[in-house]
Amino acid sequence: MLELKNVSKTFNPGTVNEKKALDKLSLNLNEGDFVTIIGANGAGKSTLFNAICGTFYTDEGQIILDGEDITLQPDYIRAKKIGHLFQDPMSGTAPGMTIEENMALAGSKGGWLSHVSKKEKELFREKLRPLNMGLEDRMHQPVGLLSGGQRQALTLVMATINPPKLLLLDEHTAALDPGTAEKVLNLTKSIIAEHHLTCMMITHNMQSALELGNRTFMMNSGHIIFDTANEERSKLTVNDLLERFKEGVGKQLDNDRMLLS
Ligand SMILES: Nc1ncnc2c1ncn2[C@@H]1O[C@H](COP(=O)(O)OP(=O)(O)OP(=O)(O)O)[C@@H](O)[C@H]1O
Repeated sequence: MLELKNVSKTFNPGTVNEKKALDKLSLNLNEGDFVTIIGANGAGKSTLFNAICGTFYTDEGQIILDGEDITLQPDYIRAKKIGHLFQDPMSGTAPGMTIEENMALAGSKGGWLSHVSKKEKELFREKLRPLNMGLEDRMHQPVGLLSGGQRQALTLVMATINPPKLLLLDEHTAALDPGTAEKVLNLTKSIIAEHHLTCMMITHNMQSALELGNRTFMMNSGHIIFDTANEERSKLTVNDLLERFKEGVGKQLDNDRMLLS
């Protein structure tokens, strides 16, 4: 479903702030893979997602999504095929627009917002009902009035109204309180399972990295240094992951949030 071949990205080349964030990174995802991604601070995890979404063009390499070379495609074209959620619950929705308008925007295939049909309105309500947050009864309220957890749940529903070929989750529950984070994570799991989505999720929680999905990537210095799946992965513990990092990199993992969680 997704293939990256020798993808590299250097920020601020030729300056004192030069930073090689992706270094000839290659990966291959099968359709329906749900990959969790862990790694050191500054390993290039968010940069990998930004490269796939087209936030910037990569310096070299190729990105192929569902058989189509998207390496030079602009981000707004890729956005129709790739859902991207961030840590900040405020970033995925427009606060001044109502829930219905936000959903219409997410669900629109180039049509006009003013033409939200009765059928679409009912569909939006149906999508919100399973959240058990009462959002289906607040369709005409501005999204800015919702809590962070409600907004992140709405963002997730919006990102999957038209199921994307690829869903990228960049620590999307990290800014929520533990109870809300669990709710949004459960919602994530059920949406992924319902639509058989191919998904990559960055997390700082190593235990959930091993429990969620079917595959885990460990990143360091712009590379994937460990790729484990299925039976092999099911036998791993958090300590095995730490050991693996030390073996591969020659030093302890230095991600404070990861080690504290
Ligand atoms: N737009 C940018 N301009 C300059 N440098 C950047 C930019 N984005 C990322 N970097 C640098 O590239 C490196 C990789 O950053 P990235 O955010 O991808 O790491 P990460 O693995 O997501 O880290 P963390 O777990 O700390 O969020 C870091 O050194 C970062 O400072």
